[in-house]
Amino acid sequence: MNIPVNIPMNLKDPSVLTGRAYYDGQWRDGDGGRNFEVTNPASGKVIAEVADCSAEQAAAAIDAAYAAQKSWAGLLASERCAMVAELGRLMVEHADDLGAILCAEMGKPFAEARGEIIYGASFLEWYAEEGKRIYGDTIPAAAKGKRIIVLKQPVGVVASITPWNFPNAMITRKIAPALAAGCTVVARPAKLTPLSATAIAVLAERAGFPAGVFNLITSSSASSIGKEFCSNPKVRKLTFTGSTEVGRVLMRQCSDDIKKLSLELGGNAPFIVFDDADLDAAVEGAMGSKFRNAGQTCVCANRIYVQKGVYEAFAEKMVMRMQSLHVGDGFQEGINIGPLVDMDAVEKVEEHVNDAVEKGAEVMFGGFRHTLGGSFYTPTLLTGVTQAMKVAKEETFGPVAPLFSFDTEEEAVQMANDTEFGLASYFYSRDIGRCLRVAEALEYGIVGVNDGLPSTAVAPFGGVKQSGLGREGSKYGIEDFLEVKYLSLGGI
Ligand SMILES: NC(=O)C1=CN([C@@H]2O[C@H](COP(=O)(O)OP(=O)(O)OC[C@H]3O[C@@H](n4cnc5c(N)ncnc54)[C@H](OP(=O)(O)O)[C@@H]3O)[C@@H](O)[C@H]2O)C=CC1
Ligand SMILES: O=C(O)[C@H](O)CS(=O)(=O)O
Repeated sequence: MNIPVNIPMNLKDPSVLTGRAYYDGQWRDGDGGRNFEVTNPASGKVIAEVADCSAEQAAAAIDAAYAAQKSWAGLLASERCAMVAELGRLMVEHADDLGAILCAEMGKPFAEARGEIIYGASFLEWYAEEGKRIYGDTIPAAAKGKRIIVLKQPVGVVASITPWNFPNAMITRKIAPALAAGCTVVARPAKLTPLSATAIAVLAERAGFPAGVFNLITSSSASSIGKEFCSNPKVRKLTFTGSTEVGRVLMRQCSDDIKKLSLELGGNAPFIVFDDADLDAAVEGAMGSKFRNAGQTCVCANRIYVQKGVYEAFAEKMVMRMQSLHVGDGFQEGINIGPLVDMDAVEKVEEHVNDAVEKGAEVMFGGFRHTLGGSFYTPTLLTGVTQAMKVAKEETFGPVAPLFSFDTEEEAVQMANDTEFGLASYFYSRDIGRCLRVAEALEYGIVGVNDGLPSTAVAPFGGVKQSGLGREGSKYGIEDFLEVKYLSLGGI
């Protein structure tokens, strides 16, 4: 491995790792030997120096992907999928080391980081099978002497841009269907979390992917690499996961040559608790959805709406459960809330809490930076929250649970839909009629019905409105990496 297989678990005096880029089957330094630093959010210590690639190097990686794509697509699906499966197997085999690397660069508590590795591998396992079932059609012709055959062929070279909050799974959720379908990939991870991506490249090389099939560009300059990805005509598809504002920039940049796009963008998930809900189940669902990754996921419950008859009971149960949230360094036993990724994240959380309190909300739990300092923030419960507060309109991306109250089902659905986002939503009820009415009325790509943790490789993850385009996971996720072509055969 180009980065040590095992990271010093205590990170107290890390030997600075070296991360390099990987394209055309070679490990590469940044242009001119330039590197950028990676720090551990818990300690603030530099843990790695990583190749800082230029746009020219991104172009070279795209050339390599383009040169390799036709032969990669020409393999049998079973041959491609065997390598996709092997990468998934290697990830599971190295889950402890990969989890440590992820915890070290992003701060996610080790157990949760290791869980992400298993989740990331599940996409490779899933598409190692789906890739063998890319079926076409025959269609009864509309004229005598003709036949119609529908083919599905890989899009070609795919560029991938991913965020820091799931630095393993957001990459595999893209490269698994792309590679299985016969595309080749150039991937750029976030500058905060390049090490997990580097480890994927190391294991991809071990899994036997030919040179140029999977390429990794590490860089501190998102925009210059992004512009190359968006403007280079050899790239036929851009797949992006991140904020809506950046997704909008990339969509504009890809419009010149009409690239195919998949956009997994921001969210503002409502979590509705009706008075007929199993309250204990609703509390467990809210805890899982809200505090996973310290609230730094695009599908976290961002607004919690509780019907008036159960509001006090729900709030009290939440306070009780939040006692079990322990903040600290993710490498320490028993820690389930790690540091936020950086100080910008802390400032945004603080802005939302202060705004809510200034407008009349009350703090029932937490509400301040943790005594550990740095980017640690105390899990927080707010009551008396209203739609006029920032937490109602913006994604907090931190461990803050704002409780809103409502009277009627119609009011809850109206408030839940009152956003430009449409990724994930949740509600708890034991009334089957209500469950069907509310599930159909919510304007979201994902609806958790009595389920706070719906994410899985077997389902089509994605949003509507300004939460994005396309789906990742499930049988639907591979379609985004295929072109549909039909043959019209005459003279028969
Ligand atoms: N729908 C989904 O599945 C997910 C959505 N998100 C959303 O992303 C946000 C948080 O993640 P965050 O990483 O901060 O999001 P950003 O959109 O800031 O960054 C996402 C990725 O895009 C890169 N990037 C930023 N600006 C540009 C640019 N101009 N051109 C090309 N690439 C660029 C970033 O690079 P760098 O970091 O190096 O600057 C990063 O790799 C939240 O809004 C969250 O909801 C996050 C995860 C999943
Ligand atoms: O980055 C994210 O927020 C992920 O999409 C969350 S999930 O896929 O793990 O639910």
